[in-house]
Amino acid sequence: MFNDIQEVLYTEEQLQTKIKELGETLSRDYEGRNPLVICVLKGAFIFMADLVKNMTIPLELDFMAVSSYGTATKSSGVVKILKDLDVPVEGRDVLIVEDIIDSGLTLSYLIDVLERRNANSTRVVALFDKPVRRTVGLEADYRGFELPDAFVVGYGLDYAEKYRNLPFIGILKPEVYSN
Ligand SMILES: O=P(O)(O)OC[C@H]1O[C@H](OP(=O)(O)OP(=O)(O)O)[C@H](O)[C@@H]1O
Ligand code: HPA
Ligand SMILES: [Mg+2]
Repeated sequence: MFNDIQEVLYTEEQLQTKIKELGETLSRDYEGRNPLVICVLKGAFIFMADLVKNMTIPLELDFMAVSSYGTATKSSGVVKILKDLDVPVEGRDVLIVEDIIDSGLTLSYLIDVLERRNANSTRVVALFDKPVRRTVGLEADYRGFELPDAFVVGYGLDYAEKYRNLPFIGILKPEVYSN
């Protein structure tokens, strides 16, 4: 598994330091608002767990599973909801937790769905961002790291469902997916 990584971009320690900072900022910004923190499965599962451990205010969690990449390294353009939320978002201050914003298609779809359900506010925290790949205009309200234009894996992110359990984020060797 480690042999398939071309370059480690951020170590486990660097990720944890940034997530602590994000948790402190979000705790200040959402003080007294009991936010509904939504994990976008599967990619965001590790980030979500580490982030909420660094949030020191009352909050509620829910999970939504969406997928558009499958076994490809480019978005299919079709975002499918595989599991919907358990609770209504009407009137809630919603914080969407994403691992990565790449084309932006997943998030623009999700924000649209949640706003149509009349959330009071909808904001996004994304650990990773690849701004050069964007096909829809959209920015995270809170963001960890900007990434280069390369397919990355680890810390929740997969290629064909593998590598999610790497504790760091790294560039996958192109020969792994090009043959
Ligand atoms: O900005 P985009 O181009 O839409 O890419 C970002 C989305 O793609 C990945 O999900 P994926 O569809 O691979 O599902 P997964 O989280 O189960 O891996 C990732 O976890 C984001 O949710
Ligand atoms: N790696 C894994 N999953 C992804 C990526 C990536 O670079 N971009 C969007 N989903
Ligand atoms: Mg994926």
